[in-house]
Amino acid sequence: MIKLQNVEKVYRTSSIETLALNNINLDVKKGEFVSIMGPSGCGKSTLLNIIGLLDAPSKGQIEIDGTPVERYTDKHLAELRNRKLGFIFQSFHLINDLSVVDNVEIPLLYRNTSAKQRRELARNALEKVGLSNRMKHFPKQLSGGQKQRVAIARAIVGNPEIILADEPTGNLDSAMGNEILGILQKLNSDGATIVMVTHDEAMAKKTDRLIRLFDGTQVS
Ligand SMILES: Nc1ncnc2c1ncn2[C@@H]1O[C@H](COP(=O)(O)OP(=O)(O)OP(=O)(O)O)[C@@H](O)[C@H]1O
Repeated sequence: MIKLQNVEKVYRTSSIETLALNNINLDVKKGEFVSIMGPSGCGKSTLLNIIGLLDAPSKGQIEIDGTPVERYTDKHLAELRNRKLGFIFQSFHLINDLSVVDNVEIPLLYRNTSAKQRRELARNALEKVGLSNRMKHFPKQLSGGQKQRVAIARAIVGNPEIILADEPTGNLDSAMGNEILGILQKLNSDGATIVMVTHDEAMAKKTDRLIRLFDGTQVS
């Protein structure tokens, strides 16, 4: 589904060069739940951003469904990101001035979806994460776990095939973290492919495959 071949990422500033990813080869198969672990600064977020087409590698190749991404136009890539990928971040990234349901509808604003359809899809997504009773609330009225559930609803509202989660439980206590993992596992058993960065070994062990990075290199 997503294949990385000999991927390298170098960050250059005027004074230093950082090799953030070194010769990464990875093939994420449809329906897999993959976790990425490793110490701070080892390149986990960089790898997730490259898998999610948010950042380009310095060297190497990425294929989506067998097609190298350089064959896509910028417009097509933006459409791929919007339709195929859903993102979840550690710090939720909700818009505080928008209600829960309006936050969840955001990815649909870039599509040709009527207001009525948007509301319907957002309600369905919020039902999947058990928050349909909080549609009119605002983010500041929610607990951390609830905010992350809103962020998950926003990630899945457009029915993406792949969910990319960057430490989705990093800001949550273990009970809430387990709840979020349970939601991700349910989405995975319903067909979503998931790649998750985590610092939590116990959570990583519950996924299909664990990739360990050290200093930008894949060590297992
Ligand atoms: N925009 C950037 N410019 C320069 N260097 C960067 C940039 N982004 C990341 N880096 C460097 O690349 C390396 C990998 O960073 P990355 O954020 O991918 O690590 P991480 O494993 O996700 O870390 P953490 O667990 O602390 O979030 C680090 O050494 C970091 O300092």
